[in-house]
Amino acid sequence: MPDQAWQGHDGTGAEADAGARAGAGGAPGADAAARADAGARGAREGTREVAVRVGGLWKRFGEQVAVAGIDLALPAGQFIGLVGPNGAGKTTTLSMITGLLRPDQGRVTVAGRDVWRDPAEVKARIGVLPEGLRLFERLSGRELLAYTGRLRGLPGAEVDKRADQLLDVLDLAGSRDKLVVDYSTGMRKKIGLAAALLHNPEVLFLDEPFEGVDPVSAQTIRDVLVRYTGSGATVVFSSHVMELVESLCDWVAVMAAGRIRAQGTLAEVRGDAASLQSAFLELVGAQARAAGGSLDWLGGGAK
Ligand SMILES: Nc1ncnc2c1ncn2[C@@H]1O[C@H](COP(=O)(O)OP(=O)(O)OP(=O)(O)O)[C@@H](O)[C@H]1O
Repeated sequence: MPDQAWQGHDGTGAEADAGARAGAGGAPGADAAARADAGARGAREGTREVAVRVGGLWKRFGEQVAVAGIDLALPAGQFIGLVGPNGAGKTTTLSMITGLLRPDQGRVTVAGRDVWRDPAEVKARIGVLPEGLRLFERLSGRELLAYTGRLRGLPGAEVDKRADQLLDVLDLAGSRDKLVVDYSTGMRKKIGLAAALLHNPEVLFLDEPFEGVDPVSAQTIRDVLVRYTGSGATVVFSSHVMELVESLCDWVAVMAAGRIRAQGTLAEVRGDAASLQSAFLELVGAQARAAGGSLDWLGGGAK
């Protein structure tokens, strides 16, 4: 494996804080509320560095409230999962945190800097793999990284070195000269990840990074991210795949209907539940729908 000494930093810039609070809003049930309280207590007791702080964040699209006044305090140097059902507000939240979508109300700081007052400073310190990633399709993978590196102000020789290492580690070296338009879904995620990592950000935001990615590529991405957080960096990613979040994350925030239902370490959010999946279902108030009654026409070959 090539030398990747550049891919480490000390996570400086994160503000000191007493850690994450339990989520605002909603009444997720007694057990879930107790879990949320436990999370808040645990967080207050320890002193943690906060990589991302969100206060009173709102976003409406017409009548639709996408994000309803959320508070988050995401600890630095951790693998953080933002989980929630479809339409929970995860993408909207990540877009506001990364400076892609202006909030109606509220404040976001990343690495101690205000995202909306100091956007250039924040953008220099973060990497983003957004949903529906748009890439320069007529560049090759290698050219895309060279261009990204120049935009980030990195010296050419350093860009070349990092790009070659990233292409190698992400198993894209054989496709380096292929146009991005001809990349598969998984390859697009990986080249997007490479572009997001190229400038060695303090905090990396990934919206559904494993969606459409085969198990081998998923493992490759995981290895790169685990190595990256191991050096003190922070990863925040959204997902609805609980098993994945459970196996990867140190810290979890559960979102539903625009509100944070719980946040804390994986153990705090899971509580006594058998798995994160069960805790999640309880927190978001989902009921397993009985298959009787409706859909009684489905199956059995009858017309
Ligand atoms: N540009 C937009 N215009 C109107 N409504 C929007 C827009 N973007 C998001 N919404 C609405 O806001 C709510 C939250 O959407 P968001 O995409 O943030 O959810 P999500 O948790 O990322 O969902 P998923 O897991 O399905 O990607 C949804 O009801 C969605 O329809």
